[in-house]
Amino acid sequence: MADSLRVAIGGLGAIGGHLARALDAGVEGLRLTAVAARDQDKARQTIAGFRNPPALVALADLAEHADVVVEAAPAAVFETIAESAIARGRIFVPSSVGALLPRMHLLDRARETGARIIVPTGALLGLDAVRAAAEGPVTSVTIETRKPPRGLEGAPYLVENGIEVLGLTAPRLVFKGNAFDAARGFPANVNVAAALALAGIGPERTMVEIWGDPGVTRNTHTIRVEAAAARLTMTIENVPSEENPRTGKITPLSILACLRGLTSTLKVGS
Ligand SMILES: NC(=O)C1=CN([C@@H]2O[C@H](COP(=O)(O)OP(=O)(O)OC[C@H]3O[C@@H](n4cnc5c(N)ncnc54)[C@H](OP(=O)(O)O)[C@@H]3O)[C@@H](O)[C@H]2O)C=CC1
Ligand SMILES: O=C([O-])CC(=O)C(=O)O
Repeated sequence: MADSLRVAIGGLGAIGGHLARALDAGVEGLRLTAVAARDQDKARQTIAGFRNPPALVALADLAEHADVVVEAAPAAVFETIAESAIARGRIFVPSSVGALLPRMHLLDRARETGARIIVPTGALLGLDAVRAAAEGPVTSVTIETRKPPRGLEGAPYLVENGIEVLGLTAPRLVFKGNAFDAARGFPANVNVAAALALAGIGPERTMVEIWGDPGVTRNTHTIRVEAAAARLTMTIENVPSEENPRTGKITPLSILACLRGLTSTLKVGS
């Protein structure tokens, strides 16, 4: 275990909580060394049952304790976690990928410090194929997101535009625009669109549709890519997590798979 990668997690909710438990249960080459959360008592209770309880620290101090810092907190505190991880030259793994789009200066800072920013596939699929296609000419990239109305409730764009989704009886297109504006208007909902944009042709050219759909029980994302080398159409239907219906259960699993890829001898997928 001595030369395993030390992992710190900011946030112990649907993503961070699951990931912390999985790491504590034992993952070769990785060990959980620190966590941060808002409710200290709740966090203490959570980690008290761990085999190897990590340190409970402030968000800005996570990077002192780890080689890899996973951000799994609301977008509002993204910067605190990201800046300290990057300043210390760590591997930074963001969940709130939408919050990275307006902060691309962090990449310049990472180049200075030697930090790496590794965006996990998260609640999406197929970013390996999108990245491959984007090595050649790409005509268009779109993503259509359908969520049960309660998974969209409270999004800033809906509030600002007086759009009520909870009473919907039929699917309604609540947003159409580029990934940059989608991430700003739906910071807790379209991290997948931000990740797609970064994998492919950027947030201005990646087009997003968001539907409130009372007919779906899963957070459903369909990607369409038209490229010189290939045409891609892919759909993922995510089971919402109990802790946070906006977040698909696959998300912490994707981050765990991403972390394993940092140390594993065999790595599958680009
Ligand atoms: N990339 C992707 O594909 C996906 C990304 N996401 C994004 O990932 C992020 C996390 O999602 P999720 O786990 O569902 O969120 P949750 O709301 O379930 O958990 C958030 C966690 O952050 C903690 N937190 C909140 N404020 C602070 C603070 N000021 N200081 C320290 N900790 C804080 C909370 O602490 P406490 O428990 O004490 O309140 C909680 O543990 C979100 O931004 C979400 O949009 C979600 C799904 C997919
Ligand atoms: O589908 C999910 O699980 C979450 C989601 O849309 C996102 O965060 O982008």
